[in-house]
Amino acid sequence: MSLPNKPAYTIDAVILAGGMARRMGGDDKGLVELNNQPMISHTIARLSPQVDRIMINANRNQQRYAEFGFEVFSDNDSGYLGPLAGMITAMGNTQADYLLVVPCDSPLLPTDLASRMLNTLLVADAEVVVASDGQREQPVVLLLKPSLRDSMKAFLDAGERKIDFWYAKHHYEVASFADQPEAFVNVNTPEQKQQLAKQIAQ
Ligand SMILES: Nc1nc2c(ncn2[C@@H]2O[C@H](COP(=O)(O)OP(=O)(O)OP(=O)(O)O)[C@@H](O)[C@H]2O)c(=O)[nH]1
Ligand SMILES: [Mg+2]
Repeated sequence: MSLPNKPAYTIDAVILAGGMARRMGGDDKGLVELNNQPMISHTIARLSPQVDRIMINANRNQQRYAEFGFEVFSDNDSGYLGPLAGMITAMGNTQADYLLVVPCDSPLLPTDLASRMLNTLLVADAEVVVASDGQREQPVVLLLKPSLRDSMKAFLDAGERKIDFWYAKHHYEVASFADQPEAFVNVNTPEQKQQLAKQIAQ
């Protein structure tokens, strides 16, 4: 009797949509429309074939976010402490082997993001993998072990906020996506949104 072809590891993803989006004039960035679709739905479309479960982390408009059909939760600490606050809450909300973290404002993420990040992690037996576009690390595009939650909590409790300082404390590896740097285009301002909308429409 052959066993079902189950993947060896489970991966949940969290889409961080919990920021204040000041450069977007305070509009809720995940819900801002890019080519007639909320920005987060582009990210969802990229991620859904890649992971076991998607979670949305939002500190405003939770009911609107729930309409996408995934679990929505806000930061445990609602003081807008930055992306780590969303990550730590997601780490406590997953039973998966690995957690993939992405921002809500990168609508063109790689279609092989999860598999390449996991491969990098397994080959190096790392605890954290950060994506790179070939030039720079993308500090909110991470694959990590949920068991690192205690370490992240200690870091936050010590008043630290910078993600790259946190993952530098662990065995981390960089997964290079130098072959598709445009996949990490990040929409922070109305001008960047307009520019990308034009590009997509071409
Ligand atoms: N959960 C959570 N996510 C955050 C927080 N601050 C930023 N993020 C998320 O982290 C990612 C990267 O942050 P930025 O692109 O700087 O977003 P932002 O802070 O909303 O935007 P600005 O105010 O313009 O800097 C985005 O997906 C944000 O939603 C926070 O306090 N809590
Ligand atoms: Mg951003």
